[in-house]
Amino acid sequence: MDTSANNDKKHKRRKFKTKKQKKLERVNRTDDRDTNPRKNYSEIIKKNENFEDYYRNQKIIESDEEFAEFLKVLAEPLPTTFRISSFCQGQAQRMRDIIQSDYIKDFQSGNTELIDGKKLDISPIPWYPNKLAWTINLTKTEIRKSRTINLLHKFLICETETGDISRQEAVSMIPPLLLDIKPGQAVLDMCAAPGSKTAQIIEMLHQESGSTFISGDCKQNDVKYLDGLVVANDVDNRRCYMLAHQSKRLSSSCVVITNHDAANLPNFYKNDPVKGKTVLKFDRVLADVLCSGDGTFRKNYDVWTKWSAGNANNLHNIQIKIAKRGLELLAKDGIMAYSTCSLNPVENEAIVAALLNMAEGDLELVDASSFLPELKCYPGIDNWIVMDKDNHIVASPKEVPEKYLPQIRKTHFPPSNAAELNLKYCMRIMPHYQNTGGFFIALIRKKTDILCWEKESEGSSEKKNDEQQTNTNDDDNNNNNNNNKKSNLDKKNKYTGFREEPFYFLDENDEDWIALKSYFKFPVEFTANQLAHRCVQGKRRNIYYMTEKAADFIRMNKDMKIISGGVRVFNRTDVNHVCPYRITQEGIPSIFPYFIANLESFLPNNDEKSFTIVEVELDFFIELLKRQDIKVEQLDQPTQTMLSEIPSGCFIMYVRIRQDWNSEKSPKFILPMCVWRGKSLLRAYVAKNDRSHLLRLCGYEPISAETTIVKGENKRSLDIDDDDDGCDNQKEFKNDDDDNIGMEKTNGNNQNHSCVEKRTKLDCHDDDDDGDNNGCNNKL
Ligand SMILES: C[S@@+](CC[C@H](N)C(=O)[O-])C[C@H]1O[C@@H](n2cnc3c(N)ncnc32)[C@H](O)[C@@H]1O
Repeated sequence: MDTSANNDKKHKRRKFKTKKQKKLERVNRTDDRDTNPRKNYSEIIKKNENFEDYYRNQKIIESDEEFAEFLKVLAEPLPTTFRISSFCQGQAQRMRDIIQSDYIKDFQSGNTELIDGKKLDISPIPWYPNKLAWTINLTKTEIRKSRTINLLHKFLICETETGDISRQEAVSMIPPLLLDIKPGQAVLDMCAAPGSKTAQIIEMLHQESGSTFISGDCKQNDVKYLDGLVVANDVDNRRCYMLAHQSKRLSSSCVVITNHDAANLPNFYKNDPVKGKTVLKFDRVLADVLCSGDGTFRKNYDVWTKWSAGNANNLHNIQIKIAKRGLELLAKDGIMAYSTCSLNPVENEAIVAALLNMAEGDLELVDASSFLPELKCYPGIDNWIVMDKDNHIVASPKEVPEKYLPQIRKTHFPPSNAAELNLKYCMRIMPHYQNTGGFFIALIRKKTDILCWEKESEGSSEKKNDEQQTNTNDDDNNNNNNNNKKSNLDKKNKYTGFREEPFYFLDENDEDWIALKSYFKFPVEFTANQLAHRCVQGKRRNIYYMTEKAADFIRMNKDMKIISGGVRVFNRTDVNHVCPYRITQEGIPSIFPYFIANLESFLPNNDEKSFTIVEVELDFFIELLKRQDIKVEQLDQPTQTMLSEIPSGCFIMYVRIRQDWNSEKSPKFILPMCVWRGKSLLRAYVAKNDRSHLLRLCGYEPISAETTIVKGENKRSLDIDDDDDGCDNQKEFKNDDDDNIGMEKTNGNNQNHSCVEKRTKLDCHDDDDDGDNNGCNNKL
């Protein structure tokens, strides 16, 4: 072998070894942190002289007493907060009532036990609308340990898994609320993982179509079909799968998850009915950027030791780039929220001021102070000081020490016109105000179609068709790398951690579509081009549904790295049946509005082998949920007769539930479930936690159903859903779902049977096999 080839090989081996070593080191570091995350908690000294010095100098808090209070609260652990999902207002109201009446009534009425010397306090977050977000004055660990709120804990875990509760830090709930997202809008979430704000955005887009479930008596014209789009993006491929988990939990057809560097997002396209292919601009953009995270001291205790003024200085440039690109992708009159979980003006007001000045009047700050009247916050500041990594004040751009020149730029400093920029409209959430983390938000409105800097670099937006995968922490000048280098990078990055199959859309002639259309009797509004699969060869297992906007986005932006999109609505059945697919429970919220105006045409009819929808008595609905499987022969005669008219295969069974359980006159909402009718068996095709959720809404408390949940996999999901600022505490995530990620897997119908305990209101027959009236089927 020639020596140069030998050297080459050696070199490669050496390179590989170094990489391997580096990886090992990284894994060891991560392992240490992950397996022992709390080992040093009590030892951590929650004090950092540089931090104190830095913020004293900023004079954001003027009085010494208040500053002392600020430091005191920062050193206290963060309360636990959660949010009730508001897809369907009826369900949200029921959930809130269940929490109040079944889980916290005792604590609220003064029977509060002391936990580790603390008086238990569970209360609604005052500024969150409709009491749909709550705070518990205990940490996650205290909640886990506490026997007093054991039931509430299990409830939270179960409902988090079903997507009906989201554990989310209070301050993190603010940006989507201020963005005031309306159904039908297109929203870009630039740095979205792990996705707590994305979840809120999704819920806001769903609100109208969710209301369809409320009356259940609507006419065709009243039906609100869901449209709207959330592009949830993150640069970190692994964290994109956290996002995928989040969106699967929420069963939403309007989400597309992309894996790109937000600072260099390419232009997106849409198919305009008149103009054809046009650039897609978003109605709302959320730039919840990476940051130094000193607002998270109360939960990320390692930030105390790692804090340095240099961290924020280093992030300033990438934060500007991401926000700038976000504004370019925003539509005229659209609003972008720029937010960080940092209190540092260099990452906050300095960024906003730089953007406003760059835009030369094309942007304006929105005064959102009245949007959430109960929310207490500081106004943004228009004067701040810059310090270098060694905590030395740098008085002006001219005085930046040479070694910090690449790090500290002119935009780090307050501009001379700072007082004219209305920076007071920015919102600083201070931890000691309402017992939260620290946070910063600015709402920026775009007044023109194209921003002045885009006009200057003529055609620059068009040039961004191809993503520029440059090192985003680099100096601006580095963006002008030579083309060869860039195209190599493009190729390399294109495949790093990205192995997803593209989506293939159905069309009118597709044989699966023909079968689906004839079996499910879809109205004209339901079209083939919103259905897609990801199967290159062989039989498709899953078919996904997307809103028009989401489907259009995927079709028109084929070069994007798309991790997942839409919701799985049909799953291939292995039985020989007139329609090869069954509807999925998670698909029902998307599909049901297409049936709702015409429910009577789906009534059981033995002559027609087509899809059936039946309203049933609450008792029967509950019984099936409790047992999951019921032998038809065990049912009473009228029910058997009704079932005999339903063809074998899947159908939807639904009940109408009062929003207010205690009021006969309360409006009702529809609660549908997917059921399989076999020859002799009836089966609820609903996963375990979803069954618990449905039972709760029906007035049953499935207590023992959750006793096993803290063990095993489901515990993981609670951790994932917990708010994560993404600053330094990335969590391990293994995607084992059969969602629309990657090559399709067979659908493991993972429905472990569980016992349910009858707790309230309903009179139910004891006709299950074990005869003990607890709905526990020992056979499974
Ligand atoms: C503060 S976290 C976002 C939290 C998220 N918005 C939420 O509410 O769950 C910041 C995220 O930005 C991502 N990120 C960092 N640099 C990025 C970049 N250049 N482009 C896109 N995402 C980036 C990180 O991976 C991290 O997930």
